[in-house]
Amino acid sequence: MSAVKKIAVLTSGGDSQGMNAAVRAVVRSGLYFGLEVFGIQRGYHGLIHDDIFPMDLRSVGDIIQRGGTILQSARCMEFMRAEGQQKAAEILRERGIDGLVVIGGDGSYQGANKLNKLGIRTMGLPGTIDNDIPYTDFTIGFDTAVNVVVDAVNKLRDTMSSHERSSIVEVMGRYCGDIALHAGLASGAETILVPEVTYNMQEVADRMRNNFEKGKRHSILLVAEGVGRGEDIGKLIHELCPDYEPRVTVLGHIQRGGAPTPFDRNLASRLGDFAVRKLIEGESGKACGLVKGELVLTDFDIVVNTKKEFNMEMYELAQRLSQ
Ligand SMILES: Nc1ncnc2c1ncn2[C@@H]1O[C@H](COP(=O)(O)OP(=O)(O)O)[C@@H](O)[C@H]1O
Ligand SMILES: O=P(O)(O)OC[C@H]1O[C@](O)(COP(=O)(O)O)[C@@H](O)[C@@H]1O
Ligand SMILES: [Mg+2]
Repeated sequence: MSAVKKIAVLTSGGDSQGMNAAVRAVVRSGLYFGLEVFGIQRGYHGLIHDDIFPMDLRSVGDIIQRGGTILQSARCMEFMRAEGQQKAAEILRERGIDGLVVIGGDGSYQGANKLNKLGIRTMGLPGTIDNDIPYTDFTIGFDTAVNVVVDAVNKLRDTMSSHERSSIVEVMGRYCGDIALHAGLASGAETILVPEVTYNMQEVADRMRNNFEKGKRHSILLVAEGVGRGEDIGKLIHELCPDYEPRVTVLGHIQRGGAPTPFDRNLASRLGDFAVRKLIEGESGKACGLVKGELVLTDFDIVVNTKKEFNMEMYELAQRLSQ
């Protein structure tokens, strides 16, 4: 006997590659297990404005390979307030929707937790490129974003080497340094600046310049946006070493686009199906994650009050290997 009969799915916050694969998994698994499944357009904004429609098997065809989200996404200020959250819960009740899957990042989880406390059975899937959600090793979209960064750094290396220049590459991640860390190790960046690790600007500048004295033909510095703007870091380095002028590239929203990698598609598919099965079993108020290869559920209350641990071992390895 299923604890839910009608479920809905929405995507919220910054979109991420693989959100479509997650929507597909929720819809197809829900229908497979005999539930009615609804899509909510534009995240919490669409929920508050009753922009809700039934989804069938074909409505999620041809999307597993696409970036973005067919449900579209939004950052909704109205939902930040208690009245907005109550309105959302009432709309779901009026429609007889007894289960909700929220695909989004840490902010979306805060909202999902509030809906859950208003009596709506809610599950969260980690959809964000930032990888800033604890109790899952990876978020949906992170792997694709890292691939985008590595591809860009490969291209920058070509031209930087020809001119014996150095490059500063600013990447996303909000307050989390994971995109910079993983892309930095994978692309052999000489310096990685992340908000989780303090640094001395003079040492950074010396390290960048010394790379050329050591015989390198280029030098790459990856800076997570949580540290500051690449442009400002570039100016500071130039002030400290006037004979030296790095070029700055801001990758921006390119990191959120493109076809999701197989890793992100499979992560999204597994988590989407898991969320549906757990709703059917009567679970609620939980975030779905993948930890050491195992699917896990963790209370929203714990997830939203925990900061994701930074992988210092990996950071030190990147430093050792980029000498
Ligand atoms: N503390 C909160 N309480 C209720 N809803 C929230 C809260 N924080 C964020 N939200 C909702 O979730 C949406 C997405 O959050 P945001 O932080 O922008 O993106 P993400 O979920 O990707 O981290 C917000 O626009 C808002 O509607
Ligand atoms: O798309 P916007 O509104 O410009 O926001 C940019 C922010 O969104 C992100 O790309 C994704 O963040 P969220 O998943 O928390 O929404 C961040 O890395 C970045 O800081
Ligand atoms: Mg976020």
